[in-house]
Order: sequence, then structure tokens, then C-alpha cells
Amino acid sequence: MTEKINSFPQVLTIAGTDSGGGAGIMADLKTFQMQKVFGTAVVVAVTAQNTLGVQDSFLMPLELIDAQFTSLAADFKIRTCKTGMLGDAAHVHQVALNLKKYDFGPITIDPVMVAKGGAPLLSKDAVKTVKEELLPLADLVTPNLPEAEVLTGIKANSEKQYPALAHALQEMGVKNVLIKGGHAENELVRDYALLADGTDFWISSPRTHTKRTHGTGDTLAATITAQLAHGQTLSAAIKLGKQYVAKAIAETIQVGHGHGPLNHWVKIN
Ligand SMILES: Nc1ncnc2c1ncn2[C@@H]1O[C@H](COP(=O)(O)OP(=O)(O)OP(=O)(O)O)[C@@H](O)[C@H]1O
Ligand SMILES: Cc1ncc(CO)c(N)n1
Repeated sequence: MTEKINSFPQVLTIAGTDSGGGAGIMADLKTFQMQKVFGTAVVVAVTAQNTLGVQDSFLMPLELIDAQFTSLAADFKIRTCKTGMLGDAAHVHQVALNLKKYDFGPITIDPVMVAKGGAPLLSKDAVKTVKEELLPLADLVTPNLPEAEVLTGIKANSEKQYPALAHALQEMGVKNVLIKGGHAENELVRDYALLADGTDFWISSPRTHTKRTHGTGDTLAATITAQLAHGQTLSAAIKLGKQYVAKAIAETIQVGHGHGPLNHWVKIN
């Protein structure tokens, strides 16, 4: 029998691992698999983590970051990519250098700073490097509320300020912005998108009252990355991302004793 060759778009996540399987590279790869794209990964950090918190972490040697990028560039046609946990300023810088060197398609930056339990995933002094070196490379940035505040220096106490946060981020060089509203306390969880052409829209879903929200941001950005690789427009990809993450939170699974992971098995189409 001759082989039957199936082809899937190839995508890349540049982030940290989560031994607990719910966030970071693990959430990204599960999402990629469900969205029918072929997932690859540059491991920037390894975390010893579960649903209760981050117990330990280690950042990869910078040469190994370069080596992973080189391996992928030599053999794959990466259509889109995303970043997650990047650890410190030196690693943000190294990732930015590699993203400038290779064309891995549209770049989604999820500016991960703190884990759900409060553990830092990006050192404070790295924020400057994210702003100066990474954001200008981003096609899309997807901060949660606290991250948007840190990046812009604007304190936001209501949804009315999301457009101001997004415009401030655009002024920092990002083309498209998605502000995530998971950290607000409203009954409707509303995210706000501001696109490069100046158009904007809100997307909302009912809030699921649960502590099982580990990896929500990673899952959203990974879905957008996958859908862009399938050729969806950015606004369609964002809407599909929100739909997937809302369903994956609502149809919960029982894993661990703390901030449990999402149900990546849900289907949206
Ligand atoms: N309780 C919830 N019910 C429904 N949707 C939610 C809930 N919490 C978050 N979301 C949605 O999940 C996505 C991620 O939002 P959030 O603000 O939690 O990101 P995050 O803090 O970066 O997540 P994480 O750090 O866990 O990866 C957004 O689309 C948001 O609207
Ligand atoms: C490795 C890693 N990346 C991202 C997050 C945020 O969800 C986390 N908790 N752990």
C-alpha cells in the first residue's frame, strides 16, 4: 500500500513547560492538537508545577534556545508562532533575536508574568526588554488586565479603560491587541480587541464560577495561533479562541487539588 500523506499547518510555541500539564507548552500543544495543527516547541523554561502552584523552575541555557530555533528553521515550515513564559530579560532578548532572524509567520505575544497562584514567571526587570524588543515584533499581544497595566503604566479599574490600554499598547509598536477580561469580576467575561486598522470589538461569554482556570490565557493564544495558521482572519481567530476557551472552562474536568486545568477535549466545530 502506498502511504497516504496528510498535511497539517505547522505552528510553534516558545514558552515554559508545566509538569502539571495544564498551562504553558503543555496547554499549547494540547490546544494545537485539538485545532488540527502540528505543534512544535522551543522550551525556554522548565517548571516544577501543579495545580497548587510553581514549586521550582529553571531557565534553559541561551545556546540551547538558539539551537532549538535553528533545528526548527532547518526542517520545518512554521506558519505562525506564539510566546508564553520567557523568564528573564536575557531570555526575552534571545527569543527576540531569533524571531528577527527567522520567519515563523505572524507572532502572537502572550506577555505571561505571573502564574495563577502568584508565582513570578517573568522577572520584574525583563518588562523593559519585553516592551523594547518583543512588542515591536508582535502581530498580536494578548495581555490580561494586570499585564496590560504593567506594560502601559495605566491603572484600569473598569472595562471602560480597556480601549485606552489597547491604544497605549499599539503606540508601543504592536499591530493588534487583545485585552483579556478574566481578572475583572463581572458576570460577563468581556475581552476587547483593537485591530491594526483601528477597528475594534468586544467578545463576551458568561463567567463560569470555578477555580479551574489554570492555563486559560495560554489556551486562548494557542487557539488564535492555530486558527491563523489555518488561514482564518485575525478577528475570526480571536472569536474562535474565545469560544474554545469559554467551553473548555465551562465543561470542567477533575484534575489536581487547586487551580485545575481546562478541558482541552471540547470541540467548537
Ligand atoms: N471564569 C471564567 N469564565 C469564562 N471565561 C473566562 C474565565 N476566566 C477567564 N476567562 C477567559 O479566558 C481567557 C483568558 O483570560 P485571563 O484573563 O484569565 O487570562 P490569563 O490571566 O492570561 O490566564 P492564565 O494566566 O491562567 O493563562 C479570556 O478569553 C477570558 O475571557
Ligand atoms: C510554564 C507556564 N506558562 C504559563 C503559565 C500561565 O498560565 C504557567 N502557569 N506556567
